[in-house]
Amino acid sequence: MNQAIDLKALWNESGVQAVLDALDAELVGLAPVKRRIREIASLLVVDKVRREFDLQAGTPSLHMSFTGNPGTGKTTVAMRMAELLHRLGYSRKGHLVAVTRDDLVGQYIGHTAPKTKEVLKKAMGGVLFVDEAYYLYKPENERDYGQESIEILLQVMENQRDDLVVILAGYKDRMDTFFRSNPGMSSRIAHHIDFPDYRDDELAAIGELILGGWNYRLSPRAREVFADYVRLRRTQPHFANARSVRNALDRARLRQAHRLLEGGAAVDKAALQTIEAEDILQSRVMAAVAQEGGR
Ligand SMILES: Nc1ncnc2c1ncn2[C@@H]1O[C@H](COP(=O)(O)OP(=O)(O)OP(=O)(O)O)[C@@H](O)[C@H]1O
Repeated sequence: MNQAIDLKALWNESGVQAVLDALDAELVGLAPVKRRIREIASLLVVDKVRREFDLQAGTPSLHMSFTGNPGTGKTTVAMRMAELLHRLGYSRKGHLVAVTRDDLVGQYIGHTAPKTKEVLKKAMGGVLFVDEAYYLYKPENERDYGQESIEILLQVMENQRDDLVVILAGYKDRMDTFFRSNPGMSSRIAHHIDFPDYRDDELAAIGELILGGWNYRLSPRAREVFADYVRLRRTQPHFANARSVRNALDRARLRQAHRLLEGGAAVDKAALQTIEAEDILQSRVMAAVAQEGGR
């Protein structure tokens, strides 16, 4: 083949742009992550065209690591990645199988290989997402069965990379240690993508996005209170970025319902949609501050 190919047209036809647009609309911030995903998509589109020109380079290596704190969007991006690979013909099914150590490693001798293979069978043709992947490797225990699972994963990542993409996810520092101790794994990962913590304004915007998706909105005063909430929540234990925001709003929704019912008055559409400041102020996070302020 020798005629020129319109890459942009191909890009548009492939439906990749739709996935990237969805990623943009669904996720606030994460500009560097979105840029990397776009780059990977470009590579795959160009790779497809190169094949049409007989410029073989082997299937690009697509195994990835997603590092970042909890609730920074790793699972959500992995799902979009699976969809993207499917649209571009790099994944037969485009599904995502999310697992942790317990799904891969058995408790007794002889249980790990069948468990890991069962998971791999389910994930074939799609993406295997291993959350907190470093728990697979426990150097303090010489006979830990995790090692067996790692070896099977490594084999499949090498030999069946046309039919399975593996994404290893977890905290950055622990993942770095894991890769240092498992150079075989590290060398099979082509793309390392880091998910930064969200800033306060991003978390507030994430909150509004989540609420909008549920057909709720914050009253102007609630918006101010929610900004305070986000700032405080970050300093408290078990903070999990966007997940903490989602959970907080789930509870605000509960309090709003309770308030509306207790109020006893008839409710209109606006009242049903609106989260008021008091629905957030009653949170434990805010109560702790109120107490401190009173001391
Ligand atoms: N940038 C964002 N904009 C809007 N919503 C977000 C964003 N990041 C995460 N979320 C939402 O927060 C929740 C947690 O995100 P997700 O599960 O993708 O995070 P994670 O990094 O995989 O966390 P974990 O590793 O703890 O499972 C999801 O409901 C997701 O939709």
